[in-house]
Amino acid sequence: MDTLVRTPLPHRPHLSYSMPDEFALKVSFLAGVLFVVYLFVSRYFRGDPMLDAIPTIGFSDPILSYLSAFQFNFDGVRMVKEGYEKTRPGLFKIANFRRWMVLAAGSGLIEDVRRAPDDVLSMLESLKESLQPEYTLDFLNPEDTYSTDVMRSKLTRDVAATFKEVREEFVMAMHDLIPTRDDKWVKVPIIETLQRVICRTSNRIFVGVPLCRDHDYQTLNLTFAVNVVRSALIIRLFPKPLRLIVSRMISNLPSQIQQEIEFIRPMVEERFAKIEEYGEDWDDKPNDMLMWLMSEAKGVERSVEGVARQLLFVNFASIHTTSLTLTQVLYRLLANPEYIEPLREEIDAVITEDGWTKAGIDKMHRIDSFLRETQRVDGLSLLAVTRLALRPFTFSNGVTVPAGTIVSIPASATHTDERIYPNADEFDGFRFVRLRAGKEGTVTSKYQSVTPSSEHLAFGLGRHACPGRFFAVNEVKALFAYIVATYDIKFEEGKGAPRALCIAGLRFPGTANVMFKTRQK
Ligand code: HEM
Repeated sequence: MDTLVRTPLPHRPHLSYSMPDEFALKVSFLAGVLFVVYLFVSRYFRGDPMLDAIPTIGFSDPILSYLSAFQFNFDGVRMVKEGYEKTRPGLFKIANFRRWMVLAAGSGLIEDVRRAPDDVLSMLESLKESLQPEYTLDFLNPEDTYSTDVMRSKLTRDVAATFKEVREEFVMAMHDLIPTRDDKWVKVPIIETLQRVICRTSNRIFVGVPLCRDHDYQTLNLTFAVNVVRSALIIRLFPKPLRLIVSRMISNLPSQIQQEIEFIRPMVEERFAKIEEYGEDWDDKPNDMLMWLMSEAKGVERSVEGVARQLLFVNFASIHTTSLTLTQVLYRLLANPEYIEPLREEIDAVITEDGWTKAGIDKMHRIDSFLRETQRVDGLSLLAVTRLALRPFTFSNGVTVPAGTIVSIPASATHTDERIYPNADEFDGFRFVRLRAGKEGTVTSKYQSVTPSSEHLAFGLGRHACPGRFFAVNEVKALFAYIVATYDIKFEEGKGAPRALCIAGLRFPGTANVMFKTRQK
């Protein structure tokens, strides 16, 4: 008989993670009505002739363009593809509810976006608009981006040094959550399970043992990320002066931040005491994200409260992105089981020679290619390198967009361009193995999963390209290889890969149960 594995519910009664849904819905409905009226009036009187020359997908009319903004939320893949095919190399625009988005198709224009300085095309300002961090993440010093610097430096530098812990943790997490034995299939709700595995494994490097294994701590970090996105969606419907009060009414984010503070307080206080006593170095000094953040924190950030917020942000940026990517990779494998044997061949050969090491994972070119190909066809975002123009910006084709425009790159359409990827609509798991082999002796890093390019934008591009990608790619590849080497896996009888859900420019894998059994050699 199949056993259904459920991830246990949080067991600490004093921790509450639910959103005030009904109230939030009412408030957001009212806000929505007011906001739509405001937008209709303001956009009607504020056309921008600079943008008129850029072709529109959907309606150009200021009022009707709201229909297109609405349509983009569920028909984004097709709209982006249409614009791309009609204009490449060129620019096209799609309305969103606040602004026009101008999308740059073709490598020359993508290069313009990549090279634009932050004070002209700003990532921070576009993130501020979408995530409303002053009300959701509530950083003590919003100007200080030291956690991103830590990801770029220490987290990346130590991927090899921390590999042993990463592997130890995911082996234990998989064993705990997927208890296969006696040649029986175990049914696993895959998204929830991989979220737990990734949260626990990543936090082994973020905060160490035992906190990474604490179910409530994991739940807090998993739900915080979802709450930030949901709250930001509501908060941004309101005019600025009302946002603080609205954010306090609709979200439990402040109490979640407080819970994170309490989770890490004992560790942080103990470590600060050690710094006081021994300076920056002592025997057994922990080598984890928490320690790195504490070492870099300055001013108000150098406190339990400051570090806790940064830790929540690190989890926010890393856990869902990584676990959803791994889910997509598994779905692609299950939908194309002919890849299982060639992948096992590679994994078994590498492990025999190098064991489970970072150097071994680096030699798994088929695994790497499979991941990069999955990100090409299933990338989590339809757009990449989304920026807000703070000043008028002129592309190399002479077209200028005004301040206040969103500028972005149509990633999903670029990834399915036949001129770049022959048979682009087909999943070809070893596409990048061949490209790497074909270019032996030249720069082959171009086709590796960690390398962003104007043709592969899953991690963005340029100076803001994902700083966690070296960590994430290593983690996904190692876990994927481990799953393929350790288990037989399949979808439930009679079921195939679930349809992905594309909403508001994002792509989420559908939910499914996956069957696991210890590999029969
Ligand atoms: C497979 C997993 C991941 C994917 C697909 C992903 C994707 C991305 C993308 C597309 C961007 C935007 C880049 C841009 O706009 O130019 C980004 C930025 C970022 N990512 Fe990731 N990411 C992943 C994992 C991680 C992890 C594990 C961390 C942290 C440990 C992380 C931390 C960040 C941060 C902090 C930024 C903002 C960078 C900045 O402000 O300059 N990400 N990521």
